Amino acid sequence: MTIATPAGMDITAEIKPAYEQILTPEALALVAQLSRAFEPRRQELLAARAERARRLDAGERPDFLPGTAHIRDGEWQIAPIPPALACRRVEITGPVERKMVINALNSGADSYMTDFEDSNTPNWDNQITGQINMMDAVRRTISLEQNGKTYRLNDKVATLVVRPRGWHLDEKHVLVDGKRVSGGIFDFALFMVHNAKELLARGAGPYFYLPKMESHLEARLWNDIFVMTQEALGLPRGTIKATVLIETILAAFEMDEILYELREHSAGLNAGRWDYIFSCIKKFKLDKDFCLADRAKVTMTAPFMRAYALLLLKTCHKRGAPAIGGMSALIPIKNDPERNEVAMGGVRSDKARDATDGYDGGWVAHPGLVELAMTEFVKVLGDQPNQIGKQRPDVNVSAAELLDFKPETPITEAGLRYNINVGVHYLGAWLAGNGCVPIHNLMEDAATAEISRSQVWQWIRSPKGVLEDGRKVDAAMVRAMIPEELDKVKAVAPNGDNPSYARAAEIFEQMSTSDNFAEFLTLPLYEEI
Ligand SMILES: CC(=O)SCCNC(=O)CCNC(=O)[C@H](O)C(C)(C)COP(=O)(O)OP(=O)(O)OC[C@H]1O[C@@H](n2cnc3c(N)ncnc32)[C@H](O)[C@@H]1OP(=O)(O)O
Ligand SMILES: O=CC(=O)O
Ligand SMILES: [Mg+2]
Repeated sequence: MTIATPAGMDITAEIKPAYEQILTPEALALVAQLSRAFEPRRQELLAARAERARRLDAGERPDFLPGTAHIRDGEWQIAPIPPALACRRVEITGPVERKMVINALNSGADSYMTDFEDSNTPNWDNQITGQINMMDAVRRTISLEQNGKTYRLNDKVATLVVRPRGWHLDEKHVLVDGKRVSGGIFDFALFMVHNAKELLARGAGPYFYLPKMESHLEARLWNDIFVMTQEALGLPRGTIKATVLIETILAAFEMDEILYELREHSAGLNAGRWDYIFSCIKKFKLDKDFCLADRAKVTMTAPFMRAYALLLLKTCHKRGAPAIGGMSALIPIKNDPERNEVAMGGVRSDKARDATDGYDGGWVAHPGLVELAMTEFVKVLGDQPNQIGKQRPDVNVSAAELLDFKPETPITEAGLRYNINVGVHYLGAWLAGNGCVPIHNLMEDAATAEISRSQVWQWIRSPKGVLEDGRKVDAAMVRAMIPEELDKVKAVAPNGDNPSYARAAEIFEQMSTSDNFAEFLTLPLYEEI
């Protein structure tokens, strides 16, 4: 079907009848307004990222910014947190798929981050049906009949928080004045028009998670978008609240500045550990001295990860802002109680460490983890909704500590094969429309898969990319392993005969052996869907 679009806007994808409720004149007008106002700045900021990357490739090292020392040294706090966001001990996350939205809202978690980003393939149908799911969830009319089961919302549900796409992603099906719009602006604007007032009437508000930013100027762009949107919709300034994921190494040097830019709209920071590790690899991929060990060895207790986690916590609480912990990739293991108990122990200790450090809450990947994560936070918080009052003057993190990238060993054949296997499996699932999958009993999404594919790229090129048996990782070795790992993937993936896995193997080979490092794996993949 066709719909009326604002002057200068074209939609190139199929508009199914149900999509009309989302692609309304008011919603599309806001997309067009925000795109015209802010697309040039998004492009400038992306160009600034590329320029910074060139300098890092040439050997520059990041440091805290001299020009913003007054912000780091100043005494200021973010605006008060609304009651609906005061208690976030456990936040469940997941793609915007209808059944999962209902299950997550009912999971017993305090809040729920619904995800248009890392755990979602951003094909047109997922984006628009995701928005339909949001509209129905906010109005509490969402329901589903599947496999003989009826899904509907409980009386008490988690507070909804939405993660739009990052600045790097376009929405290629919507053009304004002939140019693709930003995926993030598209997701945000549609959600705001359809749900902001409804959420406020129900005692919450429009709450967001902002992914993958690299600087406070990128946060300023979001803040300006919030201000314009609130004006356009007649909402008081400061209505929107957003938690920023600190998930790039460069943002770790600008945490105060990011909170400051968003201070009217801030709901704190989150330690997005998986993209953070990926960002470290990406930004220092050409540094001959930098090479991380097998992915499984790079944990939250690695020195650079510990420094980042503690700095985030200290920074947030100093500014009256919530500090939310990231996600352990461990998920429940079915039909193997012993291994399941080990996995649950891993989640427990992850949450216990965050709670004891002073974090106000943390993410879980699966409803089966809510209760045990809650237990760990309640052990520390008691009946307090958060521990924002807990200051950490004992924490003093230097630039050198943020850049202390260890462990470097071991790098093993098993670790290399694991990365190839996960990369091919995840890319194949993503191309088939599923952006979050269990692989080897771990949650895998775009961020975790990025670590796998960027390690393979780097191990081929780094002089330190040597297996513990002495063999240098090279392109021929990786090329030989890819078909072997593809066979294994096809044997275990539920839709293993889908041609997307063979295509994924081709793309994985191209990405890991080509001299060019793809900025994000989702960029070439997006052109295929
Ligand atoms: C790095 C980052 O960005 S982290 C944030 C992004 N990642 C995520 O959000 C992870 C989301 N998690 C998931 O997608 C899934 O849990 C997976 C893919 C990891 C595992 O999926 P599965 O193996 O299919 O889970 P499993 O079979 O155990 O699911 C059991 C039930 O729980 C539901 N479920 C599982 N995870 C979730 C979730 N995160 N939210 C809501 N419901 C969920 C399933 O829908 C299923 O429901 P049903 O019994 O009504 O059919
Ligand atoms: O988005 C979260 C992450 O760890 O990446
Ligand atoms: Mg991420």
